[in-house]
Formats: sequence, structure tokens, C-alpha cells
Amino acid sequence: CSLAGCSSKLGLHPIWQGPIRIPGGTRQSPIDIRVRDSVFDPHLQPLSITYDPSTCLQIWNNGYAFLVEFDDSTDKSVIRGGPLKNQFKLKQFHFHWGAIDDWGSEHTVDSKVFPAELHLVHWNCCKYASFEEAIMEDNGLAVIAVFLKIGKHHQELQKLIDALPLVKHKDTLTEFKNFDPSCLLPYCPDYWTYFGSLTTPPLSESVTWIIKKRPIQVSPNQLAGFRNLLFTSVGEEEKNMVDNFRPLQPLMNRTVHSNFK
Ligand SMILES: N=Nc1ccc(S(N)(=O)=O)cc1
Ligand SMILES: [Zn+2]
Repeated sequence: CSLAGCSSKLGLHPIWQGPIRIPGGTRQSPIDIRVRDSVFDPHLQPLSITYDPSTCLQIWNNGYAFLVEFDDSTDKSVIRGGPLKNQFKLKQFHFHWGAIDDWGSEHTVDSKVFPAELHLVHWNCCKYASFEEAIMEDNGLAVIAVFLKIGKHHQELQKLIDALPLVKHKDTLTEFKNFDPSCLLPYCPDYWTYFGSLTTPPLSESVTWIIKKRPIQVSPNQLAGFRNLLFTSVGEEEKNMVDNFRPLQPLMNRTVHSNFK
């Protein structure tokens, strides 16, 4: 059997070699969002998102994805409201994508797969002292997910794609300043929300997920730019960074809520 075949037979993820299922996990991510089963919650406040481009620091290839990282020593880039009881600080954003445009997202909507998915990762700065602490704690993180679909060229995203050759290999980093992630959000305020987990190790069940209903559009060439990244470090046999999404996880005893009817 191929390496991938063996690892999946052992219940290990073909890329991360970590568990596909967390033993005892009751709130794992990603999930399929069954629109008809989602429950409108009239008490959900509007989501308040304030991002300051001056907090944008760098891009880093961590061997799973490329992360755009932010200075979280201030509260200039924060979200609150929606399903959140506290203020959460933006720490990083990253994407998950496929080897081809037919798949790539982590969450699905009535089993529809998107070519890619953006995750804006925030941590609960009211309850915890750092991102590293919040990852492991209940209600520690809030992740806004935005689906990407193939369509028109995304002008601001191109600035990010032009920098990717500088972080081609795992553990490379480049300075990346004055990027406002608000440009990656759809205008439509509609979202689903549910309690879940990180989708890469340590897979901790610490995430309030906020999944935007409307996708943003990127061109085929732009998504192809993601696929030139490598999982591998300099000097290793090159493996293109593609299919860095986790398989769907069981919903178990959870309800997905929406802020729209
Ligand atoms: N170690 N940090 C992480 C942060 C976010 C995610 S995800 N893919 O769930 O947004 C995974 C790991
Ligand atoms: Zn992610």
C-alpha cells in the first residue's frame, strides 16, 4: 500500500500523520452544514469586525499552510458580538485548498465542496493571557471561515499571492505589512455558527466557528498560486502544498445556528 494508504488504514491523516478522529472527541471540525437543520437564533447580535492593517506583520509557511500573522499585543484588530460573549483578537489567517478547483474547503454546505476556505483565527483576550494558552481552553478561539469560489480576479488577494514565492518552503517567513483582511470578507452579514475544534493538530475543542454564508471570488490563476507552495523544507524532495484540508467530522449532539432566516 502507498504511504498515504497505510496511514489512512491506521486511522492516521495522510498529510499530518495525526489522528483523523480524536478518540472521545464530541465536537470536532469541520462538519457538513445541513442548511435545513440549522436553527435561526434571533438573539445573535451583529458581528463587529475591526481590523487595522498596521497590525499585519508577516507571512509564514508552517508546513501545513501559509499563515498571515498579526501583532496581537494591541486591541486594534478585534471581533466581538455575534455568538461571542467576549472580545477576540486577530492572531493569523490562513487557507485550505485542493489539488484542483473541484475540492479544497474543510466545511461543506449541504455537501457542496468549495475550492478553498479562508480561516481568520482570533483568541479570547478577555479570558486568556495568550493565543498559545487560549488554543487549549474552552471558548478560547473564534474562527471566521469564508468560502472561496472560482470567479473574478480578487485584486487585494493578489498582493498576498505575489508574496508566496518568498515562503515556498516549510519554515520560511517574509515580512508582509499593511494588509487589511477586511477585504477578504463578503459584504453579506449572514453566517452560521457552531461549537467545534481546530482542524489541524492539536485538534483541540476550543473553537466557536462563524461560517460566512456567501463566498468570495478568486480567479483560477490565483488559486493555482497557492499550489506552488511546498509542504517540504529546503533540500527535501519537493511536495506541493495541496489538499491541506481535514475530512468531515460527525456532527454528534450539536446544532448549527444562523443569524438569518
Ligand atoms: N494551532 N493553531 C491552529 C489555529 C487554527 C486552526 S483552524 N484550521 O482550525 O483554523 C488550526 C490550528
Ligand atoms: Zn484552518
